[in-house]
Amino acid sequence: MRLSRYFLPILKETPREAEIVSHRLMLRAGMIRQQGAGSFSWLPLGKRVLDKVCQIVREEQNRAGALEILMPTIQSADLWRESGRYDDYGKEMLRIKDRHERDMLFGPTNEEMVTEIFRSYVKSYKDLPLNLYHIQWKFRDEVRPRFGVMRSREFLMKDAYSFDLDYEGAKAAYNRMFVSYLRTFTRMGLKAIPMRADTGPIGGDLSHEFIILADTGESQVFCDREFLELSVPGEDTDFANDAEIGGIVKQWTTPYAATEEMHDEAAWGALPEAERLSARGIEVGHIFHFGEKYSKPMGAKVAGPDGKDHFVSMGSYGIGPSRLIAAIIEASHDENGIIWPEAVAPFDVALINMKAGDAECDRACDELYRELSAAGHDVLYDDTDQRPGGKFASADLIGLPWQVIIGPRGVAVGEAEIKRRRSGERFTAPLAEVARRLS
Ligand SMILES: Nc1ncnc2c1ncn2[C@@H]1O[C@H](COS(=O)(=O)NC(=O)[C@@H](N)CS)[C@@H](O)[C@H]1O
Repeated sequence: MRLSRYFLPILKETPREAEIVSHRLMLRAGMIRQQGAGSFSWLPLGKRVLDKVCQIVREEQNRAGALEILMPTIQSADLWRESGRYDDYGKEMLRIKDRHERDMLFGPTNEEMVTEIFRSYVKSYKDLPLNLYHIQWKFRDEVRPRFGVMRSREFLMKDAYSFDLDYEGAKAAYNRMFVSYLRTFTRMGLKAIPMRADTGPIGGDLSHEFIILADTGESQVFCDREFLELSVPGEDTDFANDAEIGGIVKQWTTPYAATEEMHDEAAWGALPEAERLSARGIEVGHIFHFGEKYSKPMGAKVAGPDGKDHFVSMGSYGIGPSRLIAAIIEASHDENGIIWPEAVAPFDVALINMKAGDAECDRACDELYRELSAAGHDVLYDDTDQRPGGKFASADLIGLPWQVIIGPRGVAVGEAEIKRRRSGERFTAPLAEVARRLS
């Protein structure tokens, strides 16, 4: 992509309304634009990151056996009256009336709707287990939206819903999602720690939050340092093997870890001082088992092996892709800007022409652009007539993993300068070798 033809509204100064670094950097890097309280437009650079984050979430949900669907954002209140949540949900729910005066709402979550889909088609335990998920916008009228997309009112969520004959099946489904989450966050360069959590308006009796440790996190968390050493399940994890998956969950739920609401001072006190880690954290995922909480009032049941009807045992599993982008920046930035983990970077390479308009520099850049693209790199080519200092500052701000810098002196000897954004390491390479050196 040529920057001269892109739309990257970089801000020179720091927006004063931004309280935390991720909000500041997302605004300055031209990733988002606030449209109202807790409501944002995703501009081209931000949208590319959001799509990459969603693709990783999707791949790991699919690997765990979940099936992707897409449900509407606007829901009928009638469904929520069946579960009894229409009145309980409170002021966070955005309630709407259509032209026929029917009560509607902008969905904050989809347990009722997905249960309606399930009960309409599935009648036998032979069709279980089933896990349906979607990645869809939600609205929660937060009393105090803040920190940019970290706590917004309209936000993107991957929400998955599992259906099983009984608790044993539902726990196996819960474990598959648990392990899927460990993989998902790791692929984004994040260290997420699963913590026993409160179940809140979603309900149920078993729940874990996945927390990224970050100084600006809204949650106070407590955990055993052992988590920092645990290895994350690999691509060869067999999600069909309940025992293997259960073993991984046991390994990741044995050391102490709890959010403030669930903190147990006695258990914490029993830990050796050196093992205790108390920190602020950002909740990027939250999973719940809630059995028959929705299936019973909504009549979602299957015929069991005994020929009798059984209300299905359910769970729901959420990840916040839009919040995740802020969490990644909180966990990966420096004083010059964002440092994207390669898996979610909007582009791989910032190709910087220090002297746009100079025939030799232009020719070298055009050739490199073609070679790097042909080698599979996504290149953002700064072909603008901005002065070099401004180009370097912008490249550091938007945080692409690599910078390839072309200037008159280097071109004269057939060389480019390469900078690795994360480490700041710089080295020169012959133009013909650049594509190979970016690894
Ligand atoms: N106001 C918000 N802004 C941005 N992300 C949010 C917001 N509220 C929740 N999230 C994200 O959405 C995830 C799931 O939200 S939740 O309430 O915990 N869980 C549910 O809604 C369940 N239905 C899971 S399917 C959270 O872990 C968080 O990453």
